Amino acid sequence: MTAAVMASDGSYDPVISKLITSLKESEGLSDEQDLGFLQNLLQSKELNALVNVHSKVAKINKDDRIAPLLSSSMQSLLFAHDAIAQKDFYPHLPEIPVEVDEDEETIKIVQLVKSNEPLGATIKTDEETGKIIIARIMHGGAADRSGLIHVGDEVIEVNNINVEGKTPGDVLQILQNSEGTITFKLVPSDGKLDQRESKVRVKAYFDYEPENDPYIPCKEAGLGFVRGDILHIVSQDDSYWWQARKEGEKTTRAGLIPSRALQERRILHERTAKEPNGEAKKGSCASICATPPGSPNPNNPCRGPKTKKIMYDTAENDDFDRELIATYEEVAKLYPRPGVFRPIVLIGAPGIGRNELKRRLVARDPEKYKSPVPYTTRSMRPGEVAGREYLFVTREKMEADIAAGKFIEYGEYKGHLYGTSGESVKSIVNAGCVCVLSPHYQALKTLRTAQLKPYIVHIRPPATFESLKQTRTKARAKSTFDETNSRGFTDDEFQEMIKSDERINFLYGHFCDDEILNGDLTEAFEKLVELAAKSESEPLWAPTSWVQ
Ligand SMILES: Nc1ncnc2c1ncn2[C@@H]1O[C@H](COP(=O)(O)OP(=O)(O)OP(=O)(O)O)[C@@H](O)[C@H]1O
Repeated sequence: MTAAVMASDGSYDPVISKLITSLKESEGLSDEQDLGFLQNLLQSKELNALVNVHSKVAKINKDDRIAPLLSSSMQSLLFAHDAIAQKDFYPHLPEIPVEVDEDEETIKIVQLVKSNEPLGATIKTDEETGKIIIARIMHGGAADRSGLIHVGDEVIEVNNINVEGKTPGDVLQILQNSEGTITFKLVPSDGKLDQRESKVRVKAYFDYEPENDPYIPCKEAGLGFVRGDILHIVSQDDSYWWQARKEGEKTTRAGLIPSRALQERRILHERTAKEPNGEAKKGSCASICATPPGSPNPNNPCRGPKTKKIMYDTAENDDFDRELIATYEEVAKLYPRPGVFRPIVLIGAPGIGRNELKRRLVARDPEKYKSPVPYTTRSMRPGEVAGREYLFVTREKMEADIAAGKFIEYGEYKGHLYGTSGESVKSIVNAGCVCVLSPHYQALKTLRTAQLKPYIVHIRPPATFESLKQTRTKARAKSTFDETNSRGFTDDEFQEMIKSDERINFLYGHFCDDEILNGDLTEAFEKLVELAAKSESEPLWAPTSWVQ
């Protein structure tokens, strides 16, 4: 189209006028609708405005008056853009000289500034090649955070000192003697091992002191802990040495701890060494019984018969327990469920005060805290009410139920069976109450299940023999070792309590969630109230299988 402009007075550009005229002349030749459409288009303001713009631009072009829009800076910018787009920004390197050995290994040089913080890596001599290699990188340590050193990297030089033929101890010496910056010359490992953190948490069942462990690869890299600590296992890559942090500790660097497999081996080794003829002692009892619960004393419905008269051998059962190898237990947080309370289980040495504390807790809020009524095969005595002191059953029925595993604890006393059924505990829990139990400590094996999820408290004697004797004497405590329950404890019985407590702690302490030193009775009870509230309201660590 040439310059056909609609004049400002509204007249059409001559070419458009011509087109409109020829359209009118062609009337009758075409479809009326098409003609109408074309006429409207040619006469429309929009088309005429466009024709107008086109004519003006064509005229300017003809006059050659359009100057280049790009300033020199704009041009530079566009050149830069093009260069980047074409990735034309690398330095131009000379061709590789022909004499370069293509087999030569890639070497990386890593510089780290020495500080008080350990490097967080261990080295070892590769058994096959004899070379010094990075054995492990501690999670969160300086080496790990640098992201430059990896497990399997070969160390060639440290601060320009060639380490070929040197021992890991020699290299450590070089590191210790160096000041300021430490420079490593390393041959990178082929594949970088996966260093992702695991989420596993374990409860430690033993104490560990790396400084006293002759086998730890690096004492400084070790993490000490005590039984009951919750450990976050960040790496189990090494089958002998795991990396862990203490749960809740701010420190970011992980430390080395013996793996479960290594610790189990050590325990077995220790036991074998202790046994005569070098053989580990076999467990001598397969079934686990417990003290008969229940009360022959109507004035104290919580009191059980005296442990002295129990018809089974406690020591044999303890041998069985000793065979269990306690290392770590995988744990997770167990959150409280509204209206469903964990049973509170008080264990401890006979006579230590479990029943006294249980009785006080139940008396404090009888609608909330309840103790299950025990079963017995003995006949009802005058003044007793079935279902209050005991649930009375025949021996046949009780034996059948014991065989069917329905009792969480049972025992025999003066020819009669006594026991607490799992069903009694469940019905208290299902009623929305807190079940409080004070069984014999060996009952823990049947009680500590995902189904019951007990919160276990170890009731322990005060720190000294004197304070144990003094508190009991002052309160005129009655000896539970005495059949008639009419005299105080003897010194031998106090000694027996302390010995028995140590044994329980050794065999079962790791199963306990908390402990109470039962010296001053008021303080011990206050602590129990506090722990009961904690078990009802706080998320607490429990075996992982209970949480799933
Ligand atoms: N802290 C304490 N101070 C003084 N006396 C206490 C204390 N704790 C418990 N007693 C008293 O010691 C005696 C034994 O306590 P309790 O019957 O509760 O022991 P137990 O652990 O249930 O033992 P068993 O299993 O042999 O029955 C009771 O007379 C009790 O009142």
